Amino acid sequence: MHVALDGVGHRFGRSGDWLFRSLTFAFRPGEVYALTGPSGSGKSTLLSLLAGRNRPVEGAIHLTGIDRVSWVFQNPFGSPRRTALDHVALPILARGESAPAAEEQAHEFLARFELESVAHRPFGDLSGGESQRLMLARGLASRPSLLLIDEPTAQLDRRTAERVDAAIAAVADPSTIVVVATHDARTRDACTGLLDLGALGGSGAG
Ligand SMILES: Nc1ncnc2c1ncn2[C@@H]1O[C@H](COP(=O)(O)OP(=O)(O)OP(=O)(O)O)[C@@H](O)[C@H]1O
Repeated sequence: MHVALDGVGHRFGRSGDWLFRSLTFAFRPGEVYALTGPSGSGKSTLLSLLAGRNRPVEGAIHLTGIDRVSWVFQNPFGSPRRTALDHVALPILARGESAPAAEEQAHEFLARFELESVAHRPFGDLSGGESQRLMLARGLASRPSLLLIDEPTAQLDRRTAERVDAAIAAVADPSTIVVVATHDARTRDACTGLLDLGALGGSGAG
């Protein structure tokens, strides 16, 4: 299973500026890649291309063995009265697991993100950092082969962001390719791989 960028270039409109060109890179499972670059360099656009929402203007994106893509948005969202446990158990139920199995696995995901103590708390009562960590747990609970995370610490204060950065390491999974778009140097440092759109001409193989 892998995701490869092969000479990828993108711009909006026929006369728009190129956001990036000749981007060649290989993403592998088990790694957590930081996707960095200045504001406007095309991080969110590249996530959309990886998710298949748009096609690149130049080059190709090869998704080999990718059967499920999950996306964690910048702003946590959920059902205010449903518990943290419900939010993680639902995607597991949707995969066809029984209710007891879904609950057991959901507890494991919550523990992985240090959320066991709030398992039965409604989503609406969680702190910003807890909500964002819950989004990471939920993103992983659907067992995606490709997990795309957009600016997970953008809305958080420094201290809360540090706990989310610590959780980034917990997202690593042998059967998942994880890509995290981020401005934040600490989030970048929590990742195991790097694709920097700010570097001239993109980057090499990962
Ligand atoms: N659908 C679109 N049509 C036209 N231009 C777009 C579209 N989507 C994004 N852009 C432009 O493409 C550029 C890159 O946007 P993108 O959101 O990918 O950058 P980014 O690196 O994620 O930025 P930030 O760090 O500020 O979130 C921006 O100038 C943006 O305005």
